[in-house]
Amino acid sequence: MTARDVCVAYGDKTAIDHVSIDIEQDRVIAFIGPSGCGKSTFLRTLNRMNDTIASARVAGDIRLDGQDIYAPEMDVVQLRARVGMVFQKPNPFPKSIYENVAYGPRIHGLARGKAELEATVERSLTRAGLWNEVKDRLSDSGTALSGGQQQRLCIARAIAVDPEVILMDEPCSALDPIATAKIEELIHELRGRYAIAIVTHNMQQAARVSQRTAFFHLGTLVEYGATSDIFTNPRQERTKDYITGRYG
Ligand SMILES: Nc1ncnc2c1ncn2[C@@H]1O[C@H](COP(=O)(O)OP(=O)(O)OP(=O)(O)O)[C@@H](O)[C@H]1O
Repeated sequence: MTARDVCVAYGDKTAIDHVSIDIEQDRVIAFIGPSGCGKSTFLRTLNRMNDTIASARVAGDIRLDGQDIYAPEMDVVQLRARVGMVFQKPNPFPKSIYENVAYGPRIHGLARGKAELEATVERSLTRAGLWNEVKDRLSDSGTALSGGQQQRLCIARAIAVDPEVILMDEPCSALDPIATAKIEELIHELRGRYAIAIVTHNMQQAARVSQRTAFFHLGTLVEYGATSDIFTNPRQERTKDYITGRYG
């Protein structure tokens, strides 16, 4: 996925200013930067979640497999299946665990018949590291799971429609350290299959889970490169100040 010269404004206030970046296959990219620098805004441009905010205006060019995702003919429901999203607060549907995962493949016509749908649900829950914990209670409500399990359910729901990219907006900020470690492990396992972009405030987490890091400040992309370089040998003074905790 490629973004070129992306600008986002809320009314007359610029939130993202000419950002260009590649979201690469088989890699995790972490978006870091102080609060309000535009990380979430930029992440949301990648599957047009900003469409739901009336004052938001997006300019620039964002392509998925060469296709302009803001083109009038782009089907936004399809796009959000190809570019899935996991939010800060786990948000399972108030339905059964099974239905949470089966819903997407069913509405997108991705499973022919019950057996295929069941197989998709099992595969998605397995990939999300949740199958063993829920296989005997698939008809229980998704909202009855623990926070960490709910977040893995949301990841299973995103995976079920076979996305190319998964966007994660601070997916661990509502979780305890054990649930966080499980999500981080999961991100490692999913990396070979999907491109993953993750917004995080936690520098250690960015260093642990990502291979690429993008540092945002005041709506601009200050520096972008291999995570090991950004953390050990940043080229920009502002990046250095942020990662050494001088501000933010
Ligand atoms: N719906 C909105 N309407 C108006 N302004 C907004 C909206 N969402 C974000 N902003 C503004 O856009 C700027 C970037 O916000 P954004 O949430 O993208 O930053 P962030 O880096 O993700 O912050 P945080 O780390 O605190 O979540 C901020 O100045 C914010 O106040």
